[in-house]
Amino acid sequence: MLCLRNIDYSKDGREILRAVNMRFKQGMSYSILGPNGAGKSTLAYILMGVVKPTEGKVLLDERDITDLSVTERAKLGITLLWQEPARYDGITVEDYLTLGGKLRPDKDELRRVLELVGLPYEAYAHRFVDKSLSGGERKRVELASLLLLRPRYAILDEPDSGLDITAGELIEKVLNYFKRTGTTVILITHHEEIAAKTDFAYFLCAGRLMKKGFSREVVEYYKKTCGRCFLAGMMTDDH
Ligand SMILES: Nc1ncnc2c1ncn2[C@@H]1O[C@H](COP(=O)(O)OP(=O)(O)OP(=O)(O)O)[C@@H](O)[C@H]1O
Repeated sequence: MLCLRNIDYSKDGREILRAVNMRFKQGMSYSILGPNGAGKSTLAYILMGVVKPTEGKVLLDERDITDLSVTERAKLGITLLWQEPARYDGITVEDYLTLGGKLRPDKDELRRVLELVGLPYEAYAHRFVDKSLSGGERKRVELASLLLLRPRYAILDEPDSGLDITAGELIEKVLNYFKRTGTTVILITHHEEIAAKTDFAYFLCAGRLMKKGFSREVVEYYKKTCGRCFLAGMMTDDH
């Protein structure tokens, strides 16, 4: 189990997260839902080791991993789908997906995963992972890479950003795939319809945890309160 225990984070004297506790059980899917500026990406970076909390701990199976680097955490199976996908000049989609990881997928699996993310093998396997692919296509390649890796924890930071109207359907397929591989998904979003697709959700507002529980319940609460709560008002004044 991956846990955030009493996480505080401040930057330049400004409090960004306060006393955040979260638990992510193996094989379950979770959303971290909240408005712009709530601190969701900062939490993802703390889970991944990009940002170190000011106070509190990150625990993996009771082991304190707060001081471990991104690479060390990746070796433990914690991975992140970045909001902005990377580009690799001169590398084809097929090479990128088959040469990098520990697991070498066979051609059938590669075809299946490319199909799943909406990039048919014939049309995309030999394209280059450079700026000739659109932002949405690169994001789909990154998703395919994460699916083939089968990590223990997949943190998806706004996986629907830059994707078209098929994003909801794609996220559902990704969640089903990860359910089968036993991967825990932590999905960062401010869209309630995306959050509703995971098993559980945490609602974050102005750096504080406001509600946790089954996704549908948390989403209902979010729709009723977000933008009208005292904390959201505070945050707007801040910006
Ligand atoms: N390096 C930084 N220096 C100063 N403030 C920062 C820094 N990084 C984040 N913040 C602030 O922390 C708050 C939380 O940012 P964060 O990106 O985590 O929010 P978010 O919930 O992911 O927002 P969004 O949905 O807009 O992506 C914001 O008010 C942001 O301006």
